[in-house]
Amino acid sequence: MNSLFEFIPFTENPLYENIIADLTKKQYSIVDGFFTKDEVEALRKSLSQKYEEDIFKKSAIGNRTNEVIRAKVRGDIILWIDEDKANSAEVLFFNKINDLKDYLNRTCFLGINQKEFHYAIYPEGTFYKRHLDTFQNDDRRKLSFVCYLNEESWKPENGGELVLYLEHGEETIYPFPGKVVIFESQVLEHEVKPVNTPRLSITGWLKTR
Ligand SMILES: O=C(O)CCC(=O)C(=O)O
Ligand SMILES: [Fe+2]
Repeated sequence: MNSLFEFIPFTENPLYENIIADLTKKQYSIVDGFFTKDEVEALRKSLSQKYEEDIFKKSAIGNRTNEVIRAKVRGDIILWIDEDKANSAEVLFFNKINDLKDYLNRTCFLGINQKEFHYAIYPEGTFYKRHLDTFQNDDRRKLSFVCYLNEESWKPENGGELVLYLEHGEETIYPFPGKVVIFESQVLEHEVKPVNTPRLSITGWLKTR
């Protein structure tokens, strides 16, 4: 019997191929301008609206951790995004994510069949200490995905760099708008350095069941 794949037209996507090559070689990939200026602006507006509605929550670092311990580890506030109730900006966001996910599944057989994404705001003075994204008892997380929604005027001095701890050295990444960072959740420890200006993003995970 023929494989089902043979009947689905397949066009190679150079951007996705680059991401795959990066992930294979160094377990992470950085894409400037993964989201356009307009997309970032729409998503930032959506984030601000929800922030005004006061529905963001303090992030967690596991079950039963107390507030003092939590604040020493991470200070961001988050809001999970429900794809079924996505607004127009979020629909565009998920279209791109799903396209990438389908491509990865077709070319790398990653078996990603779940995902979860949340908005994150790092208020002034907050950070996220060095960690592995699977520490929250979630070994189904395969790829971490961070997308920055900061203003166009974002400057390196604002802080909030993402530092990836690699086998040999570190990679420091500035959270410029539209940039996306993808890395292997089970392998790469990372940290968000203290911010001195509110820092906006969407973070998520592509998961296996
Ligand atoms: O915002 C970032 O650059 C990384 C966030 C992060 O590490 C996380 O939410 O687990
Ligand atoms: Fe993380």
